[in-house]
Amino acid sequence: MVAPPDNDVLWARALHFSHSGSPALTGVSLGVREGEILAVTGPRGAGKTTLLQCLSGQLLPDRGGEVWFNSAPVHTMGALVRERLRRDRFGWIDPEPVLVPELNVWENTALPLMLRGTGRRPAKTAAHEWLDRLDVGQLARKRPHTLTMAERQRVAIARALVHAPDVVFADEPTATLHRADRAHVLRTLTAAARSHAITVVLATHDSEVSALADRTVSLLDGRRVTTVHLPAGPADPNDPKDPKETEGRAACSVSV
Ligand SMILES: Nc1ncnc2c1ncn2[C@@H]1O[C@H](COP(=O)(O)OP(=O)(O)OP(=O)(O)O)[C@@H](O)[C@H]1O
Repeated sequence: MVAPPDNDVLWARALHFSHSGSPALTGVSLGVREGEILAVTGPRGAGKTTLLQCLSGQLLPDRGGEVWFNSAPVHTMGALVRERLRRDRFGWIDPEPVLVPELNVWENTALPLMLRGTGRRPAKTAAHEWLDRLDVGQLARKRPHTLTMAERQRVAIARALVHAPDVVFADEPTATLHRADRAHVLRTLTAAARSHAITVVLATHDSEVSALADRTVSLLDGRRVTTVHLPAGPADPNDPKDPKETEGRAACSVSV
């Protein structure tokens, strides 16, 4: 086992993973530098979510693949140690915000702090600070079901950042939002991460989203590829806006 370069906060080598025998990652290696915003792009089913799950220690890679976080081998850690690592050092943002319906907005936001033993008062103060930064401070006492999807996603982002994690994994964080909300939410996330030197690994198949990143890694069929952009244009003349078709074209890539 060779330790990763010092300036990579995350480093992965030869990641393979199959879901019930069906391959999702087939030999992906990459490094993530401290403080960078790295976009992981690719069409549906390319392996983006599986890659984020392996990098964050939710899944263990098959066939001897390695994941290192700050020079610690995540792939050899037991389940409890990985759980603690995720709780204390990582944040996670899902495509659809998953909030606890019985808790109000600030309690939802403060959860990562309270889970690791921070007192209610300091946890509440930190939650309020992050909610203000994400422009949803006025909603602190509301229940999740009274919020719009965009508001809920801001709360989920505040929750992912509240404990000042080293790395935030964002899996299609704007997938369920309208275009205007998408840009705003994303700019807020990237600005907040940059101002606090938090590394972000952002899975997306939206080129506008990846434009906000420092660097992009593209996946196709579970492998890293170099993307070749083909001229836009629908193949199906009856459906010029077919999103699947647009996505398919954007995905035409050359394997490296
Ligand atoms: N829990 C699962 N069980 C079985 N197959 C799965 C599971 N999760 C993912 N897969 C399969 O693994 C492959 C990679 O999926 P993954 O979700 O990692 O890709 P993705 O790029 O994130 O796709 P999307 O943009 O649709 O989220 C796909 O073929 C998918 O169908």
